[in-house]
Amino acid sequence: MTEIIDGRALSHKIRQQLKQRTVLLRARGIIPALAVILVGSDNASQIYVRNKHRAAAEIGLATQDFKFPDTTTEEELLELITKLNVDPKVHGILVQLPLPPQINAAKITAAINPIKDVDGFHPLNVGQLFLNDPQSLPCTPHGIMRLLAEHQINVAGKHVVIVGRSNIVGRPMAALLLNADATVTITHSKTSNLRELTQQADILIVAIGRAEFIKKADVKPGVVVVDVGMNRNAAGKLVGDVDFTEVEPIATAITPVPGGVGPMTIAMLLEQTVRFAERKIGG
Ligand SMILES: Nc1nc(=O)c2c([nH]1)NC[C@@H]1CN(c3ccc(C(=O)N[C@@H](CCC(=O)O)C(=O)O)cc3)C=[N+]21
Ligand SMILES: [Mg+2]
Repeated sequence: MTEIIDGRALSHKIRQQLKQRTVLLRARGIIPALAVILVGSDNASQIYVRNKHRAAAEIGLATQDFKFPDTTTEEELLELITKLNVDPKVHGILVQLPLPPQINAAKITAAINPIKDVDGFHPLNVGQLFLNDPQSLPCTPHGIMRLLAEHQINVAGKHVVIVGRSNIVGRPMAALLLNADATVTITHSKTSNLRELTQQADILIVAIGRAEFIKKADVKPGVVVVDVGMNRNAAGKLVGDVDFTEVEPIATAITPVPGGVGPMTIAMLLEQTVRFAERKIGG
């Protein structure tokens, strides 16, 4: 029997714990707060914004929304970030990606105060993660590590193959796994012998953004599969980067879409914001 890795259940459990931590914070006069900057109207970003606001409200975490049109300039965003960086009421800042083409995303990310960088995307935080001294963890890879741990899937010594090399998932995922003693292969859209490599995976993590891209023939029986994809198929249904129907029967464990990685990204975002807010209590 294949184990279905339930991200909704673990996310729920984590959010219950977070609720208690926000109560303690509020008793000390601290309202944990997350500022969210959204530019334009990216689809995945809309889902993310909607779901995280609901989850934040439930646990007693305040959110401040800053919505900008597609035509916004870099200067306008930098001006807001500069203010939020020094606002003592704001513990976390998140700029939704992707940003429109006229805006230099790297410049915006680097402008965020690293101690408020809840995404862990600031170059300082990226560097510290790669040096195995993480201060802020990227939410999606962190959520995946927690899912694996919850299901007693030990990564040490295992061959983990990642499909995708984005700054948001693939690269930080590799660093986290390496820090946990996994053997890591990063593959991507230009990898020539992709199937040969995915077939070698003990654990396969897919974040390539192509609907149902990974098929039965791409994996070895007994594999553990983590699907980070969020795509709409022709019928308008939300599907992952893995063909679940084909791959599930031969896997040991697999994350569904929806209900797998997505809810964990949100749980980790909330947890990190709460941790940042707690940090302000006398060090
Ligand atoms: N700075 C930044 N950080 C991000 O982490 C980031 C981002 N920008 N931009 C957009 C993507 C996308 N993303 C999602 C997270 C959770 C769900 C999610 O809640 N998914 C649920 C629900 C799906 C549904 O409601 O239909 C699930 O998979 O079960 C979706 C999408 C974070 N991203
Ligand atoms: Mg999911």
